[in-house]
Amino acid sequence: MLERIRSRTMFTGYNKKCYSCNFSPFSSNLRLMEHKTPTPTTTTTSSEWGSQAWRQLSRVRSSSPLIQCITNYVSMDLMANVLLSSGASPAMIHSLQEIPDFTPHVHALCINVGTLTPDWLSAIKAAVNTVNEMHKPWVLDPVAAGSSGFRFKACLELLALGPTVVRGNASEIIALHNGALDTNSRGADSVHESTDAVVAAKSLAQTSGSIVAVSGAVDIITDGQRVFGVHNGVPMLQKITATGCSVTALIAAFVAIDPSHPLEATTSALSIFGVAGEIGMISAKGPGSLRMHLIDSLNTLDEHTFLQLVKITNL
Ligand SMILES: Nc1ncnc2c1ncn2[C@@H]1O[C@H](COP(=O)(O)OP(=O)(O)O)[C@@H](O)[C@H]1O
Ligand SMILES: Cc1ncsc1CCOP(=O)(O)O
Ligand SMILES: [Mg+2]
Repeated sequence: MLERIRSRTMFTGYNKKCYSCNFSPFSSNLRLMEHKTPTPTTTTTSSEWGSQAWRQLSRVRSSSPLIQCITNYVSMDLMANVLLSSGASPAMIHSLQEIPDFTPHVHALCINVGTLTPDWLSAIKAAVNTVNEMHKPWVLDPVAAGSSGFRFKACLELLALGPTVVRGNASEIIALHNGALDTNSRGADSVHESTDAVVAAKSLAQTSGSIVAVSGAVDIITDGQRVFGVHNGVPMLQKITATGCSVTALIAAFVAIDPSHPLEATTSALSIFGVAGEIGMISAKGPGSLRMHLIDSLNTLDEHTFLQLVKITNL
């Protein structure tokens, strides 16, 4: 199985120098917009990207970043389990009253509008303002962004607050880019392929200053200039609710341990999740058991297996 899906590809654009810097995971002088700094172009192999992703997962496992998740009712369980099995500490704390005490201590914030209400939006904005003031990273999942005016306006307001990373499916990213409600919306599910959203993702990254990731058969990650593709995962991940929400939380954990390199951290998180899905699929009989095996795979994933399966390209 591993032999069948193993591959190696070449690509350009990764700034090797940045990654070799002596970064302290939880230093206080994090700069949210640091990915905008021009970087020299070097040639890097997919295996170097794989090694980078593995090092970042190892740092998540060893430093166990605290990730506050203000997410929807559907995803809380899977999201917390994905974070735990990856080595991070999840905290599903969303009350406005708790934010002044708790949010200053987190290493990253994961914001998800899946079951948004006006009360939750107030709490989300308070939490975002807190981490922004402290220059800590935060990640936005614009679930079903184009499905209603309230949700769409909220997503635009949150985008304006400068998320480090926005991760959505293709329909969500296209709706945000178009600046209009999606009349064909199927709620949380995408009606587009991720590759349909490359132009939208690049443009959204340029206008927002955020890293933009579009999940799908190929995960697309861009800072508005460089575009990378993660060719891992299995189609059945779409049949488990909250896998998208959960990979967004995993991105938050990776950005927490490497906030100066959100493009690389996002690519790494998506590749780790995708590979865990592929390994989980070997034992799964359907979506229910894939959910269980996905969590197990994240927990037990080893370097050798990961490096055999990871596939990241320059798009
Ligand atoms: N056709 C596919 N093949 C492989 N992996 C996929 C496919 N579709 C989605 N995934 C993976 O499933 C996870 C959730 O993505 P997606 O279903 O696009 O998000 P959402 O649930 O927000 O719509 C991601 O890790 C993505 O890479
Ligand atoms: C089905 C659903 N409805 C509101 S939030 C939610 C979960 C969406 O999760 P994901 O975007 O990861 O599929
Ligand atoms: Mg989603």
